[in-house]
Amino acid sequence: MHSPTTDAADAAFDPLQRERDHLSSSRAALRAMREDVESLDLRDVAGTWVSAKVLSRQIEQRVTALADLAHTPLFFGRLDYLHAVGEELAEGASGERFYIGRRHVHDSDGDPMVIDWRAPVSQPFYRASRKEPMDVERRRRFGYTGGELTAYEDEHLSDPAESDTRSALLAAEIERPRVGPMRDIVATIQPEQDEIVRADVSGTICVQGAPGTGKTAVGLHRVAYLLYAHRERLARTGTLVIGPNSSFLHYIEQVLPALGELDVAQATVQQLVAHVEVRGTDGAASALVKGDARMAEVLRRAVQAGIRLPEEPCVVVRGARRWRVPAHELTGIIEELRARDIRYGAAREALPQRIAHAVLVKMEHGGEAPDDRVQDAVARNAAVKAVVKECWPPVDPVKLVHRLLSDPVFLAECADGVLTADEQRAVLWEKPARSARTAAWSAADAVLVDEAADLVQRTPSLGHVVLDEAQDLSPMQYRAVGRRCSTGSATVLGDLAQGTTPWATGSWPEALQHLGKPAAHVEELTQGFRVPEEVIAYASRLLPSIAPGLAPATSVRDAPDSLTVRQVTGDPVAAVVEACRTALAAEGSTGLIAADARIPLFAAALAEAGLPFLDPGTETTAEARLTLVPASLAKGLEYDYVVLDEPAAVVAGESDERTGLRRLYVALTRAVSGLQVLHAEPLPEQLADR
Ligand SMILES: Nc1ncnc2c1ncn2[C@@H]1O[C@H](COP(=O)(O)OP(=O)(O)OP(=O)(O)O)[C@@H](O)[C@H]1O
Repeated sequence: MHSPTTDAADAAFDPLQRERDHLSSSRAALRAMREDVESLDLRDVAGTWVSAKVLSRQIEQRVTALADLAHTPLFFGRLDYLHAVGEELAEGASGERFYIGRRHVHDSDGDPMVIDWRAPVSQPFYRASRKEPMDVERRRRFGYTGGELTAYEDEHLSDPAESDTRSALLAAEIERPRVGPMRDIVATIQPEQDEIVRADVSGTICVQGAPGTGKTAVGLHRVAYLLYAHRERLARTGTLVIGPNSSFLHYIEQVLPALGELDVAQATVQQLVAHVEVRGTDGAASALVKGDARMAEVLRRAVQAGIRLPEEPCVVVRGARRWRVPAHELTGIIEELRARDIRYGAAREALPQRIAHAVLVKMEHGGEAPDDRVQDAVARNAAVKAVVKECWPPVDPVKLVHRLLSDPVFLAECADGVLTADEQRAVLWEKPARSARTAAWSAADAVLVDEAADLVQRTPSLGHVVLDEAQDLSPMQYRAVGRRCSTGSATVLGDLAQGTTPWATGSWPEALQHLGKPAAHVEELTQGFRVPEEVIAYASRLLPSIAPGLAPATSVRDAPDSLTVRQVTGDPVAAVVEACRTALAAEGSTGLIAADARIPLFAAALAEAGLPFLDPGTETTAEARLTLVPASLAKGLEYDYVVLDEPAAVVAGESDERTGLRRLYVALTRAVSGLQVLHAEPLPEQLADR
């Protein structure tokens, strides 16, 4: 790696100085681009009040996107090609040397100074190798300290004499203390990650990856890439990132804006299906049945249960004449609609037109010549409306599910041959509420309402959905997510070993089937960027018990002494508080992870010890670096140092041992630099001797 030279006389020939000069001129060019946008006079271009509003919002966004963030370097790499790059690949830049950064910057002549990392010409920065240099002569990575360009590192990919070395800059990036929200990894995306990031938008990809292999990071960069490559289409159809809870969403919410993407929605599955207010909880047995894909069939039958076949004819009076559609003909129309693969609501809208059409045919036979307006009028006729009301009644999804979960006879009718008697009992509410409004809806119930709502009216599909921590979803939740990308694509991210719900998925092909994307590719990431080697090896001892088919992750870092496991003989709470104090002596964030039931104990002890702490939903800052994390909320998060209290209590906090060990696996894999495990009770046998 090269460091700055201090010899002023050499400055002109100093390559580092030349790079710094390019940085300053790129910054100036970016400033000019921003000033250009800011100085746009809307009065010249905006016709109406509305278009002025839309335009000014777009301008505001553009100005935000063009901000020069002090601590995010404008470019982080450079590619020197052996030959000039063709225009198509270079996207307007036809040269041999390109600076790669977060966004495109051009000078006053429109010549590019920095190329967006997502442009085709940037791709070799992530993919080129000695084996396949992709016409790259030199790849240069830049190192920054506090916004200053201070170092660079070169690889001459076409030089057979040079051998592979590990990138010191990548190592430094990974070691950088974790304070604040999650950061982007745009400067150091690895080849196997880049393949996922840039995979084609039309297909769904599923990524199985051990803790810290970059699944979340890859998913977020993939959205940013897709928005670049298919901006128009995705801006119209929309993109969404789904995470497990709001602490997690809060942790990741800055990554996309830092990459210049401000328009990506983020939500939990629960927020997606918020048709009812969730006030109740389910026991595991009941949640398991409610989350089972068979419930879709039960709901389909429930929605259709109100359909009646007419016993009377429909008689339409027009002027002096009466037109009669006999009951058997009405039955034929209704049965044909029921057999068709259309939504209940769409069929209900079609029914009056179908009856009217039957009337029209009779009119024609009777010598009249009715036109479309007559058909519409007949469809609105009271007699036709009465048939529709009687035979195809409106369905309110909330009321329907309320009835299904309250009325054993109705449930039995809809679940006959689908759910056993025991399963039906598990689904029924113990104390049914009188109305849908006062019911103690659970999270699983809300998903049932969503399914029913979709049976009545099609849920609009987005262009692309990223589903993180997917292993925890029930089949019914997969269906809820699947209908939100039914005509789009998805990126499904997860780790079977971290599944901690009673319905956690056992296999990706099965999950993808429920999602409605059975043809999706399953990729595996095994190189870990978070957890040091010693720690991941320790945690991986649990794998044979929690996910026997999975290979342990490797780690890009071998940090000696990153793991301490200590049996406490005195006061365990005091020992944990002391361990936090020790961890806080080092730079970066510290997470104290404990079984949920022990959190109040530590909240009190930390307060008494004068150690301020945060909830997992709150961002760490240089002043507040300690977070008290209930084990149930640790998923997806990371801290420089982790103090893990009493593994046995973490395991015991779950309903069965395998889920408990999985929860423990999650807790053991949150540390970047050091993990201290403190226990008074015996450790689970897999971790017992070191
Ligand atoms: N190519 C990379 N360069 C630098 N840092 C990386 C890279 N890939 C991942 N990381 C970092 O590794 C850490 C773990 O990444 P991430 O949270 O995306 O992993 P994950 O697979 O989602 O983990 P988990 O299964 O625990 O949720 C993050 O700090 C992320 O920024």
